Order: sequence, then C-alpha cells, then structure tokens
Amino acid sequence: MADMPTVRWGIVATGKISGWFVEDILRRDWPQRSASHIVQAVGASSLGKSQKFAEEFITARNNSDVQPELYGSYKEVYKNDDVDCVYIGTPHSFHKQNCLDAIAAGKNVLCEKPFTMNAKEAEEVFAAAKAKGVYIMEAVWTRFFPTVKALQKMLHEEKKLGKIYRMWCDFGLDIDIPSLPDDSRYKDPALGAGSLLDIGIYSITWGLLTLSENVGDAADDPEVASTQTLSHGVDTDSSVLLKYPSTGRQGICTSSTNFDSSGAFARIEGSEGHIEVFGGKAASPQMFVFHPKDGRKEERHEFEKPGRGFYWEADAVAHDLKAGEKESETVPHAETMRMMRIMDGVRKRGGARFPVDDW
Ligand SMILES: NC(=O)C1=CN([C@@H]2O[C@H](COP(=O)(O)OP(=O)(O)OC[C@H]3O[C@@H](n4cnc5c(N)ncnc54)[C@H](OP(=O)(O)O)[C@@H]3O)[C@@H](O)[C@H]2O)C=CC1
Ligand SMILES: O=C1OC[C@@H](O)[C@H](O)[C@H]1O
Repeated sequence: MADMPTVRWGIVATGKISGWFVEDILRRDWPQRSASHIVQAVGASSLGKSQKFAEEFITARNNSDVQPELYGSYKEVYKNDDVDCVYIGTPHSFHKQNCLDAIAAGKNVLCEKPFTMNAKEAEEVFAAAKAKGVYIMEAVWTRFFPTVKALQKMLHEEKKLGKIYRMWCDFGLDIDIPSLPDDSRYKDPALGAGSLLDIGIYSITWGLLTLSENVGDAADDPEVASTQTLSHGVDTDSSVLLKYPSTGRQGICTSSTNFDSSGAFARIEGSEGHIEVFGGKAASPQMFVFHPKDGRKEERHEFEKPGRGFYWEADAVAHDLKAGEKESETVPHAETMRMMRIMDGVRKRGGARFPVDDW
C-alpha cells in the first residue's frame, strides 16, 4: 500500500461521466488496486454544482484527509498547485480548449473520449502538451480492462485463434433524441452529437485492438470504408469497414443511437475458431468465450469488476506519472491520432451522402 503511486485529481465538469469516474477511483471494494487516488479539486460552471457533486460522489467515499477544493469555474482547478492531473469530463467540443487551458497551467491531463472533435484539434493539443512537457492521454478506458489485455494476449501472443480473418463489433444505445432538450450533447451537433464520436469510437477501438497486434506508431493504418445515416446533422447510425492490406483482416464496426444492443457485442473469427465478447456494452467488456473449431470444449474467461471499471485507466495514469512518462503505452498519442483520422474520414463520407430529415 505504502509504495502505491498517488494521484491528486482535479475534476473538470460535474456531469454523468465525472460522477462515474470519481465513484470508481474512490471505491474501497476493489482488491486489485495498484494506486491511490485523491480528489483534490472539482470545477463546475457554478459553485453550487461543485458542492452538489461533492455531496453526491465524494463525501461518503473519501478515503483521505483531503477535503476537495470546490470551485465555480474550471480555471481555478488548473491553477491549483496541489492538483497533479486534470480529468476532463465536458462534452466533446470543449475538450480541445479545456486541454489547452490545463496544459498552459502546466497540468497533466486525462481527457474523455473522443479526444477532440477532429484530428487537427488533436494535433494542436498534443503539440501544446509536448511543448509544455506534460502528460496527456485520451481516456479510452476500455483498453485498460483485464478482459481486453487477456484477449489481446490470446489473439496476438498465444495465437489461439490461429490466423485472424475478421471481426465485428456493435455498440447500440436506444436514445429518443427528439425528446431531448436542444442543448443535450446527444442532440446538439455543436456539442459533437452523433453515434460515431460517442459510441462508434468503441467499435472501431475493438477493430484496431483485435485486428492489429500493435498500437500507435508501430501499428499499420487500415483502409477504411463507411456510411452514416444522419438526422438533423446528427449521425444516428455509423457503419465502418476496416481492412488491413498486409494481412487481409477485416473489421465491421457499427454503432447506432436507435437500437439498444445486448448479448455478445463482438466476435473475432480465425482459422482455429471464434471468440465472442460480452459485457454491459462494448465500452465495458466483462467476459469472452473461445469456441475452438475442432469441437473441443469452449473456454470462458470471466473477469471481476466492482463498480464500472474506470480505476484501471486511472491506476495506469498514476504509474505513468510516477515513472515520468509523457504518454501512455496503451493509448499513445499516435493511436488517438489514428482514431481521429479514421473518424474524420467517416464523417466526411457520411455527412455528404445520407441526410435523413425525420425529427
Ligand atoms: N468513458 C465513458 O464511458 C464515457 C465518456 N463520456 C464522455 O464524457 C464527456 C461528457 O459526457 P457526459 O458526462 O455524458 O455529459 P453530461 O452532459 O452529463 O455532462 C457534461 C458536463 O460538461 C459541462 N459543460 C460545460 N459546458 C457545457 C455545455 N455547453 N453544455 C453541456 N455541458 C457543458 C457541464 O458540467 P458543469 O456544469 O459541471 O461544468 C456538464 O455537466 C463526453 O465527451 C463523452 O464522450 C460520457 C459518458 C461515458
Ligand atoms: O462513452 C460512453 O459510454 C457509455 C454511453 O452511455 C455514453 O453515451 C458514451 O459517452
């Protein structure tokens, strides 16, 4: 316990994801913890919101003597000398500016997915972080789940599936978008609304992590084809095809805000059998089942997950910061850039072709 790295977090925004993140990092019933986490400061658009957030998510769970500083602005979080790392939980379209402000104040950053609205913005943020010498990572929390690490080992090191041919992954949520207020992040294109940036990013992540053994600069770029269906400028359905020219491996990565997907959310197919992956949704995998082709008994690989599972990425950040790293091995800058470039292409193709006016 004593040797565990500790991160003093500054939380920016008090919406849904910030609550989930804080609940998880302050959990006590989590046996595999390898770092400790303190919520040092919370910033919101008003002081009342920070106070309400602290009452709901911090007070009863606080493991440390530190009482978080509560602010009615984000800037005060960036300025707080006791904050080691800023967690950004605003809607997508604010990520770039929030990151730049935190970096300018010399803060390390964990920024929610999608990192920014497009690749150009992401490049700007990474350049600023490099110039300032701070750590920054896109919070692709799924990549840190033990389920994913074990699956990657089975696919790419043990090669139990033999030759990998193909995968599919689907992430569907049934969101009644017309019933939402116009300023909802699920409805307002200016806030980045749409299936691709919100949940399609997970399906593509599964494509990248199952079809390629590498990540970041070491990985190849797949060829990409795609289509989207749009309502009022919001892509409700996004279908993305990946193909790796060097291996012929293909991925079918889909997302929808019109249908709530359940059951297996992904399947990976190879010469020796197939693997199905299960969980709440593609963001949060809990189990995979290997079905060998030769009729041998199926193998179930199930993983414990108290809470939602945000602590694995938070612990990884703690270890990176302790080691003086400026980026994560699991989600390096180059991998975020790859994802942003893929999604830029999908949005360019999708926006022009299938506008549907049904709200
Ligand atoms: N990793 C994951 O599993 C998840 C990640 N996310 C990501 O987190 C981000 C936020 O999503 P979520 O928490 O669901 O969003 P919410 O709408 O619940 O919260 C967003 C928060 O951002 C702040 N904010 C600042 N400016 C605005 C604005 N103009 N409109 C709305 N909110 C504003 C508000 O906080 P305040 O008033 O306190 O400043 C608000 O509470 C998204 O980028 C999303 O992709 C979301 C859900 C799950
Ligand atoms: O990242 C996410 O995962 C869970 C969904 O509810 C949410 O819309 C999305 O942002």
